[in-house]
Amino acid sequence: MTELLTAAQMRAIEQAAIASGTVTGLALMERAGAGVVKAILAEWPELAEGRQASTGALPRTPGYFRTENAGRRALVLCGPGNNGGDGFVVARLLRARGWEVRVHLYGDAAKLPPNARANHDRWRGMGDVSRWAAASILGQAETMAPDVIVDAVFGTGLTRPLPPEVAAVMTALPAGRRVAVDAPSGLCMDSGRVLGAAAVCATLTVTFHAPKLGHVLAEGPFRCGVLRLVDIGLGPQDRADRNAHAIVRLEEGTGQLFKDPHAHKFDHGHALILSGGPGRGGAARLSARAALRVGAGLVTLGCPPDAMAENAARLDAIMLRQVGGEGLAQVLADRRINALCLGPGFGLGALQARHVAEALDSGRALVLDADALTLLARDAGLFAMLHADCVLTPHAGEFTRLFPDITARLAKPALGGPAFSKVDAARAAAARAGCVVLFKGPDTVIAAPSGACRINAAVYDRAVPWLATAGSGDVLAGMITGLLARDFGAFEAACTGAWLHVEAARSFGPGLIAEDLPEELPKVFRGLRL
Ligand SMILES: NC(=O)C1=CN([C@@H]2O[C@H](COP(=O)(O)OP(=O)(O)OC[C@H]3O[C@@H](n4cnc5c(N)ncnc54)[C@H](O)[C@@H]3O)[C@@H](O)[C@H]2O)[C@@H](O)CC1
Ligand SMILES: [K+]
Repeated sequence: MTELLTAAQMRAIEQAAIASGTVTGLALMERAGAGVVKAILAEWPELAEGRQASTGALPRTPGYFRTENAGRRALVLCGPGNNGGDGFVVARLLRARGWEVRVHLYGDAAKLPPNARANHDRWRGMGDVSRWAAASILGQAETMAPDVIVDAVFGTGLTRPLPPEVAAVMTALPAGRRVAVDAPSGLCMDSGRVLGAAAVCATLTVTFHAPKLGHVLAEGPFRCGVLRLVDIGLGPQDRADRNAHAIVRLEEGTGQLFKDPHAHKFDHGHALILSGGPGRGGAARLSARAALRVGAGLVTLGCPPDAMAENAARLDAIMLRQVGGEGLAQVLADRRINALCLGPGFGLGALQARHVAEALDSGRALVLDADALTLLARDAGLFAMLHADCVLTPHAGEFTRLFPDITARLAKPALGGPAFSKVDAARAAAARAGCVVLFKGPDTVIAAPSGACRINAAVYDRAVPWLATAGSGDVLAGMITGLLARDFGAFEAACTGAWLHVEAARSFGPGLIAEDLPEELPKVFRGLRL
């Protein structure tokens, strides 16, 4: 499972590898720069065309290779840290391929960290380094018409907004192939948020060893363009000494979806989905259908007496029970009902609040979505009843209602790194609620009170914009409820449900409506060879 690293974790891994003597910082930088060049040529194979120049001491006459090569040109923008060091490696390796390369440095060469300085000096044996001047860089970007512009200004070490003279360049780069080394400069790699107001919009971002949180959260995917990962030989980590809950993973895979071929339907649990009144049952029916398709043995829809006829006409495999003013006690007397879902199309009245209280009081595994989240936000007493087997599934608006102070921290302009992130927000919410919180979005974050955290990233190749459709959240709530009925723990149910939800959408493709999602699950399961 892919681990997502913070900038500090990446630094620690690098330092541990160097301290162990298995690799030098200079070797890592060389591999990083070489990886960037390889990724550029893989992304745009047409750039590989042209005559190869020999390596070694090359004349420093600008434009020397202009007539020698296929006319490939790169503008490399380097910064004051090791990201800039990677940039000097890229410049050298492109030049060695016969490219014309122009390099600009933001900062003072004498103050570069040692490895970056060493690569600066090696590059100086091949070409010039111009001092940073916004007008001349932008002018050169126009007149030179580079095939590639390399952003090696700031990487994981960015701690504050881009200086104005850097922002002036990075936000005005011409369209074309803009390659970010490790990170688009201006982006906080712990949060995916832009520090201040300016960051590069790259077409290709090449990162090293493992993706960072900022590559998948918030604005990260939109700023990175295509994301490529380069192995720089740091190897698998020994994480024994690290707090497992500090690690954020990308959600991927099947969890415990397999079913025992000898099992009975009652072995797969019984989910109860509560519905709203007449004419409002569609949302709960979607949830119920998803719970059944994801493999709950039995699913019952509970609805008010006046909605019985409507639901009876619409349901077959899903059972129907009347749940009215008499409360939930009678239904829950059936101990086989082991997972509940309240919220989709539910209603916001006193009776619904009472049903939420009864459901919480029953101690059953529980998904609270939509209207149930609004009821929780209105009533501190209800909120206080949340327990470890609950899953809250708020979208951004519901999250704000439930945790206004946490949203306020997230909404505050990010001026310093590491900026408060959606991961921080979901973790804080889960700790306060004492249950699992699934904070929706293209970067869905699932957090448990323990600090355990995963991101279900529907970005890059996994983007599913057509999932933003009415009723899709009701289906997600139902999938999670069905998995709870199948005895998944709350955290695993939320993670696996979120993953399947995106997989179903990807499998169906454009044109998807919420009804299609549960019906697509069998195909997803077949693909998983369940
Ligand atoms: N960690 C690793 O294992 C590796 C890191 N490498 C590269 O090293 C980079 C990290 O290097 P650094 O930690 O030196 O960080 P950066 O090169 O990203 O930037 C750090 C420098 O910029 C300054 N700075 C930060 N924000 C600033 C701002 N807004 N305005 C002006 N100055 C600012 C800092 O004081 C520091 O001097 C990575 O992104 C990657 O490109 C690679 O060489 C490969 C290996
Ligand atoms: K960069």
